[in-house]
Amino acid sequence: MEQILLTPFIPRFCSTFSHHSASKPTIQDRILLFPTTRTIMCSTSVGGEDPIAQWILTQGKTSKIIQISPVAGGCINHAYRYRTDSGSFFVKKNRSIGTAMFEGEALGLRSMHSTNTIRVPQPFKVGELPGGGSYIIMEFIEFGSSNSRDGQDSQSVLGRKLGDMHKAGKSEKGFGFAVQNTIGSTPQINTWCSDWIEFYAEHRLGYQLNLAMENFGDSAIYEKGLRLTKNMRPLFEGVLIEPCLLHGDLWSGNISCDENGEPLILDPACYYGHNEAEFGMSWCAGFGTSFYDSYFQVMPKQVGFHTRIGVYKLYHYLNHYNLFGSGYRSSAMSIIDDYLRMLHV
Ligand SMILES: Nc1ncnc2c1ncn2[C@@H]1O[C@H](COP(=O)(O)OP(=O)(O)OP(=O)(O)O)[C@@H](O)[C@H]1O
Repeated sequence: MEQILLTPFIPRFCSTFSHHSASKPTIQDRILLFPTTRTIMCSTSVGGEDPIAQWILTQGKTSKIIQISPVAGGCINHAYRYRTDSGSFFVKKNRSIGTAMFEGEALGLRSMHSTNTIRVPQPFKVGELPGGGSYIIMEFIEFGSSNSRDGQDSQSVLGRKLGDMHKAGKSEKGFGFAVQNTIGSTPQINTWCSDWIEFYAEHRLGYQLNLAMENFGDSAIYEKGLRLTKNMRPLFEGVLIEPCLLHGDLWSGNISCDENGEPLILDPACYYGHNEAEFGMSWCAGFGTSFYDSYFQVMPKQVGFHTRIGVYKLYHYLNHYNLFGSGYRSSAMSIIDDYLRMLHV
């Protein structure tokens, strides 16, 4: 019979443990708890209905879950570390939405992973939670410090590896992605399109402008923004635009280092797009000169890069406006106004 280790401080939602079967060990029997003030328990229920524990203990090639503890940092989902007798798994759960969001994340992670360039967590499983909601199980990565990389400039390594990913991640279907996903919690439409400017105008800026109209009745930003989308083609003249795999939400909260100091990117909103669109969140990323120098050695800088960057930031400013409110409106509006003046429209 499997031994169950319980300390006197059993969290109330773990009371099902005292009813375990004396004969055949259940999934719960194989979860050992070491409660600390930081340890919490997942929603295991009698009868082995916790699909996360079930997957870990069957497909995950482990025999015991030792501890489940929350991981701080995200806003949208609840994140956990599942420690087992053969390593850890990283799990995110969302009680209120179906599997589509995590399926989008998993496909993004898988696509980036398959470029064999920059490190990303490997996704293992997406599924539904009993009682509603969804979860994703992925590789747990122990974070480290960029100093552990033998003095090499971590920004420079990040820039090169990101460039490598953009170069390797090609699309035969044009601009878009195989599934719709989310940017923050806003839907991101990825319907394939052969023309980048059309794609970006409709599915990125246009979508956010419509939302601003719906959310705030903001006809000023809506009308001026649409004027920009209809007239922005000159900004791209003479530029070679090939679809390449983008992380899609590259800011400092989604960039880290593993134990060896290797750069790591997380929590993507992937699609195939113009590589320069990757820098739309650069106002929150802290990329320095060595980052850009290395990146441009792999993906050469094209004429007008600095003139176009505002168009790419605009998408994310509009998304922040839609998600977090009026604090971001003036940044979005001033980008639009600057372009309308520059383009004389
Ligand atoms: N594979 C992983 N291994 C270990 N820790 C991770 C892993 N992925 C993410 N983390 C950590 O968990 C935290 C939460 O994850 P994440 O940011 O993906 O959550 P989220 O709620 O989906 O995100 P957000 O609200 O930022 O969109 C991150 O800040 C990071 O510190």
